[in-house]
Amino acid sequence: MAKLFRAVIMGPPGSGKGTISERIAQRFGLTRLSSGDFIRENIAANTDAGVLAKTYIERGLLVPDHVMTRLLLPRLEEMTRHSWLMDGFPRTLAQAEALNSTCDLDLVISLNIPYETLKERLSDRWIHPASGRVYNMGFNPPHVQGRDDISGEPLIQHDDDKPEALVARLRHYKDVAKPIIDLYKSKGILHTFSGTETDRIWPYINSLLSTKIPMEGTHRTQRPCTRGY
Ligand SMILES: Nc1nc2c(ncn2[C@@H]2O[C@H](COP(=O)(O)OP(=O)(O)OP(=O)(O)O)[C@@H](O)[C@H]2O)c(=O)[nH]1
Ligand SMILES: Nc1ccn([C@@H]2O[C@H](COP(=O)(O)O)[C@@H](O)[C@H]2O)c(=O)n1
Repeated sequence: MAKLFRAVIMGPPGSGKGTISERIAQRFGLTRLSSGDFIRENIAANTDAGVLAKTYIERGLLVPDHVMTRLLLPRLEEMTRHSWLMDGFPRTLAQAEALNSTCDLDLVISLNIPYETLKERLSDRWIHPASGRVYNMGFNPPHVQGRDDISGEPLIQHDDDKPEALVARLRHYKDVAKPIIDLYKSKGILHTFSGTETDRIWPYINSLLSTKIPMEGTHRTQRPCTRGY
């Protein structure tokens, strides 16, 4: 069985996690796991967890750790034979510790993007709510302004993408992310990338992953994700 590879991508709001994780998934054939997409699926399916999560998201709050953990870790159990990249989880130290008790991570990508760049990107971000597909008027505009390329449905902007909301979101991210970054740094698996343009950061991420993600045929035992919570 080919060696499995599991990674997490972290960064402040608007840093390009979704954009870069899509590129990684396509380039390396990893399964992209988006905690946000998974929450949206549960909200659309009106599950208990989805209904509960929605009450927090509507207020611009992080979904509580126990709800996120209950949502995601059983999903990871289904992925024991797959290599994956997780976007959006963990977002707190408790989530990182729950993940750590369940899966061995091979690598963590941390994006370090300046505040002004985040502000500019988020002010130009448009989202198709049902799918989570993301556009940017300056970077990757939709074919038809205001419309999702696939469904043709209207695009929206999140209230918390507005500049006045970003300062608080960024401060909160820095507070909750620091212990997670310290944890992964102490484990020797953290790789930080700084810059203002995804297209300039991408070659470095691509180069790193090309050395870390095994080619088909190499073998290593891998502790599968188990119900450690
Ligand atoms: N101008 C510009 N926009 C970019 C670049 N990279 C990504 N974007 C856009 O910036 C916005 C944020 O990118 P995302 O990939 O959604 O960032 P994220 O880290 O997943 O954001 P959150 O979901 O808020 O955590 C989107 O509209 C992207 O299309 C870039 O290099 N330049
Ligand atoms: N660990 C997490 C992940 C996500 N959320 C909430 O979901 C929203 C959408 O997530 P995206 O990754 O698609 O931005 C996010 O804004 C949070 O409200 C969370 O609480 N905890």
